[in-house]
Amino acid sequence: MILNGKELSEKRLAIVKSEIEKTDLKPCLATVIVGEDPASQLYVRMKHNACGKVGIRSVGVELPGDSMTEDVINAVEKLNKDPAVHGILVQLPLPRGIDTEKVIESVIPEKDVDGFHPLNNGRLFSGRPDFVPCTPGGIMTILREYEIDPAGKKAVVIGRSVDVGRPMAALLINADATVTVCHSKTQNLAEETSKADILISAIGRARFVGPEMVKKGAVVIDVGTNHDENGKLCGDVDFEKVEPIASAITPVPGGVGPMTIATLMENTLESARRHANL
Ligand SMILES: Nc1nc2c(c(=O)[nH]1)N[C@@H](CN(C=O)c1ccc(C(=O)N[C@@H](CCC(=O)O)C(=O)O)cc1)CN2
Repeated sequence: MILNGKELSEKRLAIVKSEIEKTDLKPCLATVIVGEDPASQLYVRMKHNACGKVGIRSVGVELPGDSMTEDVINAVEKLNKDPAVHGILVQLPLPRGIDTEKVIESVIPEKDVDGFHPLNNGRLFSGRPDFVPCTPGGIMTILREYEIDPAGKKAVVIGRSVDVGRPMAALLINADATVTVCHSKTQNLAEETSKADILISAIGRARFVGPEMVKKGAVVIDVGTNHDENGKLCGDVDFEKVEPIASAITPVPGGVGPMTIATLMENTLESARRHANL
């Protein structure tokens, strides 16, 4: 079965739109982008487009690539103070030289719709999640909507990044899965991944996960957005070879990526609701 993130994201966006139409809410998302990385520009554009589709106002702050950490923090602080702005996100990665952690910590947790602030991280890891990072949050929505219950299953996450691997592991633990996190120092990676009932790859290496790494009947979730040697967009998973042995699998494009954006819209609506005490 193909887990169709594109279709599901459209369904979720339609719900956000109709929820907004039912209220007087005027949700607003602010994005901050530093420099001219084409992928980051594309993702920010996609976020503004999604806002337009669902009726969320969006404002974009663009800073030059040679900005200092303090310049980015100053921009974030202005948005923190603006009562019309409900969600703030700083597009990652930031150019080298900028202290990403300091910037993330400068977003007030109430507007942290990316769920990256240490307070929101701590809440997630203590089993009381608030704003959850959009990619892992979107993956949990895929699992829920396709009635794949992680409880009691063995889940393996490849990658321990702060924005995907770690929060993904925490969400799966909260959903009662038995979770293993693999990374660059993991020994016998294929031995670990082949035990997974749910395998989530977030390492950013084109078609790295082959059929020898996947148990028959596993659910395979591909977070990778890579380009192969011919410049073709592809995931971490060798889709053609793994799809026949998986019970369910997300494609790239059209899997996890669109759900990242849909979850961001949901988080922004939720923030606006709280602001209005709804
Ligand atoms: N502040 C943040 N920065 C980054 C995040 C994030 O959640 N918050 N995640 C990623 C990038 N990202 C969103 O920002 C993102 C990546 C991919 C997609 C997506 O829909 N991809 C499409 C393919 C698009 C293409 O043609 O390249 C797909 O998979 O179908 C959405 C969002 C890092 N930075």
